[in-house]
Amino acid sequence: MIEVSHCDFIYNQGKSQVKVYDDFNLTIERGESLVLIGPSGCGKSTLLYLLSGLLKPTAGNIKIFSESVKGTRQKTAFILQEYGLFPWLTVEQNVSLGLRVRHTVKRNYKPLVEEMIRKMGLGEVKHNFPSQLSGGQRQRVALARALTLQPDLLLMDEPLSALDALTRERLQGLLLEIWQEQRLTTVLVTHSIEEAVFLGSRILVLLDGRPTKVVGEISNPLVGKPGYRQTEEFFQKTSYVRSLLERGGLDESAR
Ligand SMILES: Nc1ncnc2c1ncn2[C@@H]1O[C@H](COP(=O)(O)OP(=O)(O)OP(=O)(O)O)[C@@H](O)[C@H]1O
Repeated sequence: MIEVSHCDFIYNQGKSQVKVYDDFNLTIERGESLVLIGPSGCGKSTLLYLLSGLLKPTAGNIKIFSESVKGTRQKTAFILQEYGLFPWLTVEQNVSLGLRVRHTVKRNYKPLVEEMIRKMGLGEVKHNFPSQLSGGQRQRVALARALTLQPDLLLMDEPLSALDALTRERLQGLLLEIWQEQRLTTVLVTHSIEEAVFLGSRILVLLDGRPTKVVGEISNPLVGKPGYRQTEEFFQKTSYVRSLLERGGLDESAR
């Protein structure tokens, strides 16, 4: 289980301060696919950074599978908004980078890299550089690199936002497959309501209240079922998330 307990988080901006979280609490079960959705600036990325250990809560505590987060951890993979690929490395080198950086892997890591490249359908472009790839291919490289590290927690910040609709749907399918196959715990940030309902076993709707507020928590047990996108349940969940986001935009007196 992942536990965010009584967390405050403040960004210091010169003399002013931005309090993003105040006494924030959240638990995520192992194997859950949690999606965070909410208006721009409401604190979604900040929460991912806190979970990754790249940012430290100003107060409170975060535990990942019973261990307090003291910094980055090996089993947490984080896919950033801009893919985080190195432009001077080929696809193959980018995918194997994490393994090479972590000296923990003494054995030959090439077969694992090869397998991941094949799984992500990148075989034909493995000697290309990121600038020679489409957005969808870049995203698959970022995923392949994250997954070669065999994480138990995968954090993703709007991983599919730059893609065209069909590529995006294909990669949503791929993410779902990975999540189901590996029973990974994932936390994904998106601005797309459909994507949230398609990928989240639970959806957290956040609102920029300074500090951030949770305005809805929706469990979505049918996620991953074949044909889910075409069901009445899917339609109802997307409508509900939309209504929460819309209501969030009104002030209290208008509710
Ligand atoms: N380094 C920083 N210094 C000061 N304030 C920051 C910093 N990073 C983010 N903020 C502020 O903290 C708040 C939360 O930002 P965050 O990036 O977590 O929001 P978000 O929900 O992920 O937004 P988006 O959907 O646009 O990516 C925003 O008001 C933002 O302006």
